[in-house]
Amino acid sequence: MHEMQESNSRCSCCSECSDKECQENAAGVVKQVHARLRRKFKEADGDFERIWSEHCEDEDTLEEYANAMQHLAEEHWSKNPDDRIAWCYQCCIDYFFSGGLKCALEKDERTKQFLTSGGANNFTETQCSCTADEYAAGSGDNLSSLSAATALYSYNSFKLPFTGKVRLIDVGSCYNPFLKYEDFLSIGIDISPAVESVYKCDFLNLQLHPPLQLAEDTLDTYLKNLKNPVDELPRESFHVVVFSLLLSYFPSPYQRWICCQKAHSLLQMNGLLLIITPDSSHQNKHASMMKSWKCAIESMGFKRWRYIKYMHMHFMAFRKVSNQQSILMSEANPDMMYIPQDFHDNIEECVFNDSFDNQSDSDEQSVKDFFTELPDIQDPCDILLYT
Ligand SMILES: C[S@@+](CC[C@H](N)C(=O)[O-])C[C@H]1O[C@@H](n2cnc3c(N)ncnc32)[C@H](O)[C@@H]1O
Repeated sequence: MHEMQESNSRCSCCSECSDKECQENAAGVVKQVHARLRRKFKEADGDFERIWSEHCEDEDTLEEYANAMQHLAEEHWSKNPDDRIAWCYQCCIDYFFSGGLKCALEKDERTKQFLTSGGANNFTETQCSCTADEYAAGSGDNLSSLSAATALYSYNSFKLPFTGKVRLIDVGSCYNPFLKYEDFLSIGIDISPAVESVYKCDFLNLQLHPPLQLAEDTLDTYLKNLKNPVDELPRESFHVVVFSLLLSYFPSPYQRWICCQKAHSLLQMNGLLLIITPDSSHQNKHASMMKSWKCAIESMGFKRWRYIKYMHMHFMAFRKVSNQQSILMSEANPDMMYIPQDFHDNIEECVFNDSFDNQSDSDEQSVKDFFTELPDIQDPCDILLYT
């Protein structure tokens, strides 16, 4: 795919192709692949497996898609206001290293006490009294005393305070954007990797094995030595699973549902599932869709920890809170993982059109605000809810 010249107005591959045209071409490739796959599913008359395996075998199309997606992300979205990779990174730091998980566990404990002690009368808001600043910084008297208390806890195989690297699997990684973070042991998988460091793997058909009974560093070594392609992985091996722009790639709600269930199996208890999904409309327009996803995903044994809608995307973090499906499961079903494109053929995927390099000063300010502003919350353990 085209490399950009310094002027940023022309691609280096040809003198006729402008920056804008180059982006439009790449976006066109991506949107066409999505649209074609959706159309084939609609015409498939139920034979979804055949359509999916034909799609995975179409190497030329997948390679073209991988190059286009990498190009869009690395060249045209470099000042992306909804910087999904930075958001995921910050989420993990807040959760594992700056008190997020600890606060969530304290909150669970208070809820349990509240439920067993039989009433709202005994429950006050004073128990989690760290401020938002202390929470974000991982400091403050309240947090250090909480830290001492939680240092004794062991949750499955990871303990607080968290040490070592965060084991993260990026599903649909394409160009391995998390590799640059030293805090992570990052495994990227994709049906069509754009770079060598990403393993070839179809997550929908990934086989799951019983969990390995290994020490943390031995598990790290095991994951660092995976063989390419990856066809199988042990359950409960990861602290974080990332689905960045993955779920909307799939033409059916059932595939999105299966992916979330697999993520649940791969995560250790208290691990995080991070989901970023595109939506350029006003934040309330698809609020009911996001509610539906929340309900479906929580039914699998997750609890939503953080949520924000920004200009082009929804960002969600779910914490694995149970090995079992919740009682809600009886009411949840795969259709709840719907997206607007499931019902309407002509919906524009605007996120692939917009040039984030040409944003105005006020857009740039919103980008900064996105990473620096916390909502005015009393309890910093609460999820960020902007809708
Ligand atoms: C829209 S791209 C997103 C790329 C990257 N995660 C990002 O945020 O820029 C979706 C990616 O998911 C990959 N993908 C789709 N289905 C997959 C599957 N079943 N298993 C693994 N990767 C898959 C595609 O090949 C593609 O690279």
